[in-house]
Amino acid sequence: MGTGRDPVGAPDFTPQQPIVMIGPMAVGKSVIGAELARVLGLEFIDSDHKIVAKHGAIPRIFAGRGEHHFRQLEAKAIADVLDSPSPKAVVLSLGGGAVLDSGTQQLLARTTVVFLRAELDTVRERITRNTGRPLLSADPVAAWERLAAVRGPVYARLANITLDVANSNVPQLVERLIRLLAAESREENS
Ligand SMILES: Nc1ncnc2c1ncn2[C@@H]1O[C@H](COP(=O)(O)OP(=O)(O)O)[C@@H](O)[C@H]1O
Ligand SMILES: O=C(O)C1=C[C@@H](OP(=O)(O)O)[C@@H](O)[C@H](O)C1
Ligand SMILES: [Mg+2]
Repeated sequence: MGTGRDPVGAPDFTPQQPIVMIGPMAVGKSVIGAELARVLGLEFIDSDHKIVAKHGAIPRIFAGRGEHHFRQLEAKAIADVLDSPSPKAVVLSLGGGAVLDSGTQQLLARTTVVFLRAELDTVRERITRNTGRPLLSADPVAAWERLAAVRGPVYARLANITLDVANSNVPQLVERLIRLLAAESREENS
């Protein structure tokens, strides 16, 4: 068995390009991306973590400089990882709104894009506590539904792989995702 591939019976899969997690807030992009990277033995990068490390907490950025400024920091954090002739095979988790940037959309063309899809019921409990997401601060359920509906077609259009995250824990989702990634990479190479 190869090192770093611990789900029982998981296919031996070595990604050749970045794997990028997209989808609405609280579907699990950050935790599933981190676990996927750990299992595959890849570097994990989260665009929000990069922004926070350099510029401080997201609610403070929104309050002090506005959403537009946050989007500029976000596009830059993502370009730093992906804007290269042959970007490194890492796992990159984006914030839910990052895919609205046209430059980011173009950079995703050279990556494998994983859309984590969920209905409101799966995330309801996760978004109704205070989670530090400024766009969910007023009426989290209504705001989540509205943003998920508006952004849904963009996620679907950009996705190479769509994974429904309902009713499964993180290790189960990662195991399923590795099978999908391996199948996708076999198709690409055939
Ligand atoms: N499949 C899952 N089962 C249980 N809890 C989950 C699952 N996926 C994510 N979570 C939890 O939901 C919350 C949001 O996950 P997170 O990865 O931050 O989402 P995102 O990055 O998409 O906003 C976290 O507390 C995380 O531990
Ligand atoms: O959907 C959005 O616009 C946002 C999602 C957040 O990331 P997660 O999707 O990881 O929660 C974070 O980038 C910010 O609060 C804005
Ligand atoms: Mg996240």
